[in-house]
Amino acid sequence: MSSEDTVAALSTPPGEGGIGIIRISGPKSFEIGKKLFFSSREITNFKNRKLYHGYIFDRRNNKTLDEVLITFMKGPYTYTCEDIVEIHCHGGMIPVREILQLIFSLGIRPSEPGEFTKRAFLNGRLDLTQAEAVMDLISTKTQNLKDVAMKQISGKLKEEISHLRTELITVLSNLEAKIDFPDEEIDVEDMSSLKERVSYIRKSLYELIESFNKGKIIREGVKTVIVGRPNVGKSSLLNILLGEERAIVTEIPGTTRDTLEEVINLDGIPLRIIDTAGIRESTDKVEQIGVKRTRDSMEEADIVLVVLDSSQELKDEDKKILNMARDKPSLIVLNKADLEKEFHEGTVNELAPDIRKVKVSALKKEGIDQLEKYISELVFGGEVMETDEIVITNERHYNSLKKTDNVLASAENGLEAYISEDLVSVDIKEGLEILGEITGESAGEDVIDEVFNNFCIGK
Ligand SMILES: Nc1nc2c(c(=O)[nH]1)N(C=O)[C@@H](CNc1ccc(C(=O)N[C@@H](CCC(=O)O)C(=O)O)cc1)CN2
Ligand SMILES: Nc1nc2c(ncn2[C@@H]2O[C@H](COP(=O)(O)OP(=O)(O)OP(=O)(O)O)[C@@H](O)[C@H]2O)c(=O)[nH]1
Ligand SMILES: [K+]
Repeated sequence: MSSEDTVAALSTPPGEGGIGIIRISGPKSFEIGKKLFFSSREITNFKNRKLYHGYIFDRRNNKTLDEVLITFMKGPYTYTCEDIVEIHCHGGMIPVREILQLIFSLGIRPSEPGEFTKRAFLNGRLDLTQAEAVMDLISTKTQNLKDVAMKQISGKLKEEISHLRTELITVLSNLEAKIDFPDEEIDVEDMSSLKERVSYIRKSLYELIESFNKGKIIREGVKTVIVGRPNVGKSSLLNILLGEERAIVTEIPGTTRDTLEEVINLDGIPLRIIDTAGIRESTDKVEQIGVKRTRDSMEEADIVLVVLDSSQELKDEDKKILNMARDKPSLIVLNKADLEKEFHEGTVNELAPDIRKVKVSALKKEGIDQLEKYISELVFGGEVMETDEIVITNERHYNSLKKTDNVLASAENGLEAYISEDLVSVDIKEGLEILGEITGESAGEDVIDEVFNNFCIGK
């Protein structure tokens, strides 16, 4: 791909829509735009970013293709940093296709997926973290990931990485001064103060790395299983959690194609509910199998909702399930709270003293808000998202941060042990390099392609 050429694509979703926006970016875009467009009034000079009304006209067969609005945006102050023309046409398959074909007939090529944003990156307007956030912003189905993406687009993560790199460069230049002028009286920091600096950098790295626990949940969701012996109300509870008022999220990246998995959006957290509906055998003989299956599904889970029927005595099977849940982040859902209680809460407290209990009635839809609040707290440990907090949600960033921390651990040891400046500076340089892969400053073509290949056409 070269930015010498001019590209075009539909930037709105294909199909039937109020309007469709075709973007043309590159040096020939203005020339092409002017060739296609016929204004409804006399225009001597198109003003920058003004929206003009008129028609797209195909000179090859003297046909008016569509009535449109058009705008000319002069680079470098545009999305791609290049000259851009946007044609706002009618959003139907045929008008869009006709106009695009006309554009392509004039020597413009279709843009690759993500190419507009890739051009913005190559021209230095966005770094990789910002470009990746644009992708998240478009593709996410949950509020939390969208909020993180907006922060990232604004450059929060980019700035943090750049800050850490600056710190590393300070350490490196001190080491290099020591290497270059070993015998001279120069003003360089001693090894222990450099070690302090590296420790400080690692502290910041640690926070970023830790934030991925949350970030992974924000992106991929939490595997949740609802367990309990037959008839306690698992299906009823699932149905309520799936309630129509909540958007059902599908196609979360990384979601295994498990047909029994449903994803619901709970306060911006995707809960991937693994339905244990399979554990529905009810004869005595298969109770054993039921317990085993429950154990298996629990193993996969990030969190467990144990449902008990509080209108009945606690049964052996309940106790077994409770026992298994002790090793997992869990909640105990005391269902059927609308019925007369036959149930010994004290026993539950003894069996599972550390697990929070919540009384609900799946039938009467009572206690569900409380349950949802507890689920959020269980998932995020009661933390709320701070507005200025940086959350790493991207596995690529996470892996690079971990690698950086590894080499800096080695640098820190080296500084501690007063080993040669040379060896330490090799680590520091490597750290700089890896951090640069996150922002793209030192990312190879393969990394860059990998990032943009996931984009959609027209972005
Ligand atoms: N019609 C339309 N709507 C759109 C976009 C677009 O390209 N076209 N966007 C894109 O997909 C998004 C908006 N993002 C944009 C980001 C930067 C610039 C831009 O021109 N930036 C320049 C100048 C900023 C300024 O005026 O100060 C720059 O950063 O240099 C434009 C759009 C969403 N809406
Ligand atoms: N009174 C009352 N009945 C409930 C409540 N929740 C569920 N039930 C009833 O309990 C019965 C079993 O509910 P389900 O949701 O099918 O229970 P389950 O745990 O999925 O059952 P299995 O599929 O057999 O494992 C149904 O008749 C429900 O209507 C509740 O909160 N109160
Ligand atoms: K059921």
